[in-house]
Amino acid sequence: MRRKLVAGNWKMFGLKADLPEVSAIAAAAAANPGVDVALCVPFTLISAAAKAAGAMPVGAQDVHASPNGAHTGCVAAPMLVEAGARLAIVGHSERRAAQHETDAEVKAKAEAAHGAGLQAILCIGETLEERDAGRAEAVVTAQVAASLPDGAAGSWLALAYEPVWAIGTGRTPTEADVAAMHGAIRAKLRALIGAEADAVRILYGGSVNAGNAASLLACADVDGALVGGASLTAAKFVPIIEAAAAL
Ligand SMILES: O=C(CO)COP(=O)(O)O
Repeated sequence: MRRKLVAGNWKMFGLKADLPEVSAIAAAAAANPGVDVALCVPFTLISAAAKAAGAMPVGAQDVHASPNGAHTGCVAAPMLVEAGARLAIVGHSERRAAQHETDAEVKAKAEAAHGAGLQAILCIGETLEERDAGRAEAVVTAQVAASLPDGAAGSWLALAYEPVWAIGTGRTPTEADVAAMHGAIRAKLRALIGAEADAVRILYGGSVNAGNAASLLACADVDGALVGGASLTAAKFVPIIEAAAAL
């Protein structure tokens, strides 16, 4: 039985003035021990957020594939560990689009995270154009095959299915579409890594909020949520944690 993981992605939001939100979210995480909760914040906030979060894991939103080197502006996995991070998001669609990250780069980033002892949340998802063309499952399962890190076996890795058209739009797929996609991802994982696939959590992300969390989290093969906008405040995020705990 996979434990549910509810992870927040603060994207490019968050200053030290927001640390009370981290503390309040961490308190809710402690009060709901049946669910794993994590918060991925900007690099600049990791150290302070990790202190404010207590036992709740804090993570980054990207990591470089190399442990060090001449890569101006980039941050390596050992640096994240030193700052207090325990996980990293890799391959978010915003980075795949704006930074042109490829599946091969995403795979290398996940492996670098794992090598440094970080958990990884690896994002995949189709565009609206791809869904409208009937290619959503083909696109997403191809992303899984091409970006799955070596050593994927085990609970250090989570995949996050985030349809690009559902991110920040208030639109979500139907429950049937979510279940179908998560089933297809699980089947692909089994084909690639056999029974070890059952340890890998598959999160849903894209416009998750207090109103839709319970029904999305109840879909077959949905092992948690990756939450953007609704993770920025405890008032919005805690009900999602509680919805996961109530399942
Ligand atoms: O991109 C997301 C999380 O990584 C989802 O963002 P929203 O929850 O704001 O739609």
